Amino acid sequence: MKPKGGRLSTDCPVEFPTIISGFSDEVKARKQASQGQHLDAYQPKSPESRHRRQRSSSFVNGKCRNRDAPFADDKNSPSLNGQGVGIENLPRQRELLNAKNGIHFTLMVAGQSGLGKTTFINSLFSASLIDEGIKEDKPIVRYKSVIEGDETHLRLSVIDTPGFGNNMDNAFTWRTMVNYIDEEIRSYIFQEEQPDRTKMIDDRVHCCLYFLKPTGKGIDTLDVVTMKKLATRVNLIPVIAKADLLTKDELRNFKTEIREIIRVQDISICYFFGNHVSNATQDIFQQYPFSIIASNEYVLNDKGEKVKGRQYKWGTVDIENEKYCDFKILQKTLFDWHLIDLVETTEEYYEKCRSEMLRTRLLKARDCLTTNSVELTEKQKKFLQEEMNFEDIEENKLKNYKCYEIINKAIMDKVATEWDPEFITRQLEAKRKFNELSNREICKFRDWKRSLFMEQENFNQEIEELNHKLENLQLECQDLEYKLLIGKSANNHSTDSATLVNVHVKR
Ligand SMILES: Nc1nc2c(ncn2[C@@H]2O[C@H](COP(=O)(O)OP(=O)(O)OP(=O)(O)O)[C@@H](O)[C@H]2O)c(=O)[nH]1
Repeated sequence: MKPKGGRLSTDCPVEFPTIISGFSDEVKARKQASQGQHLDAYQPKSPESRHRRQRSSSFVNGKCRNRDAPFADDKNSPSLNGQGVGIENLPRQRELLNAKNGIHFTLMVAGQSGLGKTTFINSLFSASLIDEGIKEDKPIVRYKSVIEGDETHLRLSVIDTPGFGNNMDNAFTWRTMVNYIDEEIRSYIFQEEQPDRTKMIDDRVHCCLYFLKPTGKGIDTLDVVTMKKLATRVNLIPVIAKADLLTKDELRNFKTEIREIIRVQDISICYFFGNHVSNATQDIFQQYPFSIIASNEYVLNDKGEKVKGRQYKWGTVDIENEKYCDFKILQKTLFDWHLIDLVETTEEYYEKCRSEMLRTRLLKARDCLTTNSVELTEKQKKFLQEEMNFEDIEENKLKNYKCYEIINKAIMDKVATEWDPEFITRQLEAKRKFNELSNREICKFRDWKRSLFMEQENFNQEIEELNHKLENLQLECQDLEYKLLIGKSANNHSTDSATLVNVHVKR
């Protein structure tokens, strides 16, 4: 198999991996079978592994089958012109179709910065899928490549989340990832509504590996919150990063502790698997959290063999050794056993999201008639008012599509932003700050008004006192004038009695 794609380095020091090891085993075995060797050569031995092989076969067989070979091996099956045409061939035809179309698989790696996500991805695919030297300065980066098999291809996307949890305030750091996953679903729904669907881009995330710090003691709140949010949107698988930093006992206890935290916090692992692929869930549940050691270097082990591993002062670690590292088992879980399960269960989740979103769009259209939150033309208003039945949506049949056109992606993006918890919290925070500020100003204003009143009161009192003083002075003046008049009349001996009476009346 050869990887194709801009970011895969061609000077990879090793032969391209058995990334889908079951896949390549099976290719080999099929080839041997076609050359006359027995197919049992690659049959898994235990019933459990046989089950796994069967689960992955829809992808694997399809890709490995020689298309020229007749389908029905069973002599009793109905045939036409000697070729098998019975319905028992339908599953194989489906496999061929799958093989022809290839599979698109998107894997997200999340977790706090520096836990070895990049190193793990590059060791998982034995190629420099993510350039460790030149990391893009974005919270989410998608790396795409195509892995080609003999008769099929796997379009692989890896989503890296560099620098996660590096902010001072990480309250909403998880939102970037959750937004990204939701947006890919939303974007796919709208692409499906386009007339030309040949160029659709499918970036929906099928699985998320969540890297946990190898502390040996609990999980950070940030990790718990983020895993909770991710688990309802994507098949989540927790892994303990840098497991070489823990001893055997520490690792065992840490695994138990993580399982307990995840149970108490009600975080669903591979939530979409539900019951209908219970065996697959068991596979993952028996192993999780996978403890991994990652490395892109080759070292010599005790036997002098070249293995992918890490070199320490005291010796070496082979990351593919299942005795102390779950790297290999995780690789098999993802690609050999449950690739199809991960893709199909995400498809089911997508269908639920799709129908939920269409319902939301219809309800939004109904609200627009009363709230005017979306600008509608008169024609659109008339259509919504007269032709749509919002009580029984099913009744509208194809008319619903006209409604979906009115409430388009731009409007739904706006709705998504308005529902965004970060947006809501920030809005509440802004409102709280505004209220605080206005309350403070109102208090200031009240104090100022009170002090003005008091000053006014003082002034009034002063004015009253001055008036009082003025009145007293006036009386004193009148007294003096009266005394002056009396003095004058006594001197003249010709007192005019009428004048005297008048003066008395005035007083
Ligand atoms: N001891 C040990 N070190 C590891 C392991 N995996 C990676 N490292 C080292 O950890 C360091 C950080 O690794 P990266 O792969 O860059 O970590 P990252 O999670 O991608 O970091 P960000 O991109 O910042 O999010 C490197 O020096 C790696 O060599 C491991 O399993 N064990």
